[in-house]
Amino acid sequence: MYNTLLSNMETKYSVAEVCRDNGTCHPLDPDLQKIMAESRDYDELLFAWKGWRDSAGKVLRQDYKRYVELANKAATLNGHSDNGAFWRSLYETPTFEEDLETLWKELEPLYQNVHAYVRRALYKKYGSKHINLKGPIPAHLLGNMWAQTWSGIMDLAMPYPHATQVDATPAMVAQGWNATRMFQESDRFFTSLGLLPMPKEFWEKSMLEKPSDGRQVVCHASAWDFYNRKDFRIKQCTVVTMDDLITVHHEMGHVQYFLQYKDQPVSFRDGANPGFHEAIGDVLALSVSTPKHLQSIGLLDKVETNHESDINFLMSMALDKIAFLPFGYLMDQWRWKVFDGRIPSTEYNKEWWNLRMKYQGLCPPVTRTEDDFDPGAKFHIPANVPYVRYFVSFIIQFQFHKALCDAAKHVGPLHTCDIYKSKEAGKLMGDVMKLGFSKPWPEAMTMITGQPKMSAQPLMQYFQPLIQWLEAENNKNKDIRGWPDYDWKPS
Ligand SMILES: C=C(C[SeH])C(=O)N1CCC[C@H]1C(=O)O
Ligand SMILES: [Zn+2]
Repeated sequence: MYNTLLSNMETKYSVAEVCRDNGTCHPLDPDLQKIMAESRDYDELLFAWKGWRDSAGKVLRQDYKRYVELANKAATLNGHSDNGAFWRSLYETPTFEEDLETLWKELEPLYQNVHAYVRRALYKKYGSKHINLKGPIPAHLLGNMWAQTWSGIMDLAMPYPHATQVDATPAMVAQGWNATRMFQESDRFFTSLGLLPMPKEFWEKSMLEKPSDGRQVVCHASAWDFYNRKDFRIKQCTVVTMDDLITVHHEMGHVQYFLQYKDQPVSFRDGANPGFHEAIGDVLALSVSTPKHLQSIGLLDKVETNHESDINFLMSMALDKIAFLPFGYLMDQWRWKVFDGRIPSTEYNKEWWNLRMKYQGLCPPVTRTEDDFDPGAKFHIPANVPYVRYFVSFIIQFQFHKALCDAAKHVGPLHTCDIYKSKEAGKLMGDVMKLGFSKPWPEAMTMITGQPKMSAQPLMQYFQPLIQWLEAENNKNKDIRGWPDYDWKPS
């Protein structure tokens, strides 16, 4: 019953598509994702945004309500008060929720500065009809179907258009990169650190591109450990973009972890905590994303080391890493409240948008009701994949990056560090990954960073030049931080 319900929800999500009046239908990958990232037409974006929620979210509401009941029943039979309590128990941290709130409070001012700056950029593009400089931002204008990362609108938010560009996509396309090349590039980076190469079974059995034979697949990227110490795979509908090159490293980080702990007993073949598993690939991607590294692999030609180029680069990183934080935090706040009954099914959508407003400063571009089920339009909800792991990952990956850059004897600002070829950095990572789930994660954290706690300090250090620039820029524009006109509605 439970598994049938889960597979039905994931299937409904994966076959959903949005059709135009002329009969053309668009799946999420690659069509709607491309529209959300590249279209600058308010109504075209609204077509994709609303269409996706009508076809993928709405239809899941009843299934989800039933799933919650079953998941809670299973959790209570296992001695937990509800499924959210079970999910949180994986972190083995009594103060977990307080620690997360403390981290968010530390980072909220930085997010509000990015939000204010991007709101000003969107105001310039879409005008006062669609953007209120004291209000929330309509959720379909941020370059992503869920407004969870905003690098899709970097062209609108570029601080210095005449300084170094940071998008490697044009070069990847011009040079004829394909999915395999992207994964080989990532494998090269891992082995340059002395970490393990992908085994031949990986290359033979992974699905690195969306099948063209009409097979309906779950396109959301995923990494698979078959727990036989031989078979490890990735399934990804890879497209040739910089964004997907980052996702390639993210997924390869999962497989590297699988390989490193494969000799542990099966119950220890997992990350030190779920956030660790999500962070490994992203740590390497922080080095790969540097203009210096992209130039070294031929994906950027002109690279200048000056203040304006630095700010351009840090803005592109902030549009992913800072923009993501409130989304990474709110996803399971909604689910924890659904599981413990604070959000009844009659308020699923109202409470979803209350959280989207509170944390992200977003509003829906069109009226939402309880006929809608917008949380269901995000993969991890129908797929039953917990999400606070990504919030944890986006914090600890900067702690790991700082520690590995120290091990690699990096000199200079943290955001310019590239650990490529550092065997010392690789050994530090490999030793922690070999532990798997065999030691409490604070011990693993101490092995890497010399102290046992999650900390926002390395992230703040990485973005320090941008924090100063944003303060000055928002003050110059007399832009307020936050969205006091929270009941404003876009026309
Ligand atoms: C790439 C994966 C598979 Se583990 C993913 O779901 N991520 C990676 C970052 C956040 C989250 C998302 O896409 O919502
Ligand atoms: Zn992942």
